[in-house]
Amino acid sequence: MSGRRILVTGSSRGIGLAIAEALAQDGFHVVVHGRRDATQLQEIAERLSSTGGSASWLQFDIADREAAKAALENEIEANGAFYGVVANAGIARDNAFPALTSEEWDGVIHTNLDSFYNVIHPLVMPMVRARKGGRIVTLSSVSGIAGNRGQVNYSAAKAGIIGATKALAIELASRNITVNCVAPGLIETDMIDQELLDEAMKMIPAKRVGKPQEVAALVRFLCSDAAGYITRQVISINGGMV
Ligand SMILES: NC(=O)c1ccc[n+]([C@@H]2O[C@H](COP(=O)([O-])OP(=O)(O)OC[C@H]3O[C@@H](n4cnc5c(N)ncnc54)[C@H](O)[C@@H]3O)[C@@H](O)[C@H]2O)c1
Ligand SMILES: CC(C)C1=CC=C(C(=O)O)[C@@H](O)[C@H]1O
Repeated sequence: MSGRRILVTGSSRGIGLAIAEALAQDGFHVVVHGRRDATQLQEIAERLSSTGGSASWLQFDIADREAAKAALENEIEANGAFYGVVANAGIARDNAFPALTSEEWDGVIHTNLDSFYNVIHPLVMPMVRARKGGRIVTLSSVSGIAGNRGQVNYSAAKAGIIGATKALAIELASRNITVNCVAPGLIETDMIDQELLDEAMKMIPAKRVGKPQEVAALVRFLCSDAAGYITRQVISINGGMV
């Protein structure tokens, strides 16, 4: 397997899938990733490969530290260091804070914040040792920047991602590995339901939700050679919300 390999976590659907499609068009070998449906991941990788790109797939739960470490170390042993990772996978479990259960708190923190360590830590030293530079892009949210009603767990995790991204960017800057965070507002995916859409529309100056492809275009740029001097940044894409 040759060329630059980029892992896109949570690329079975939504924003992650759009990112995987865009990076494959740019000539990266994309490692498609998800938690459950191996057949679906294989189909996506085959589709990307048969439409001029190059792709393979990996399956593991990003909240499971040991599973992530084992899967990523095996992949690196077989195919070498990654050039980059887009840490996209995430979940929301919304509830007003007084009603928020410990499962809703833990689930969101483990999946959205602990996964920063679980996924990125096994990748970093092989990237450094490869001495080829690299790209790390994380996904936060307008909720991580401004906070959002009913999302105390989600806002906490997404704010944590911003701090972790900025700190890691400082550590890796001299290695030509850029580390940036993309913070979308409301994007039209399976994560969003109609009730949320109606309520949210009042807060969006652009008066529309974003498209996964619009987020993918930003990530694609951050992964390109042209973005080599952009690091430690949080870039919002939210129709003017904050
Ligand atoms: N949709 C939005 O409005 C919006 C806004 C801001 C930020 N985001 C963030 O963007 C990212 C993608 O969101 P989306 O709307 O495309 O979500 P989505 O629900 O459509 O897709 C999420 C993906 O993550 C994967 N995933 C979830 N939990 C996982 C786990 N434990 N292990 C492995 N894979 C797991 C799913 O399989 C899926 O592929 C998330 O981090 C989300 O928080 C989304
Ligand atoms: C502020 C509100 C419209 C909103 C922003 C971001 C989200 C996300 O998934 O990151 C949504 O859940 C939504 O609450």
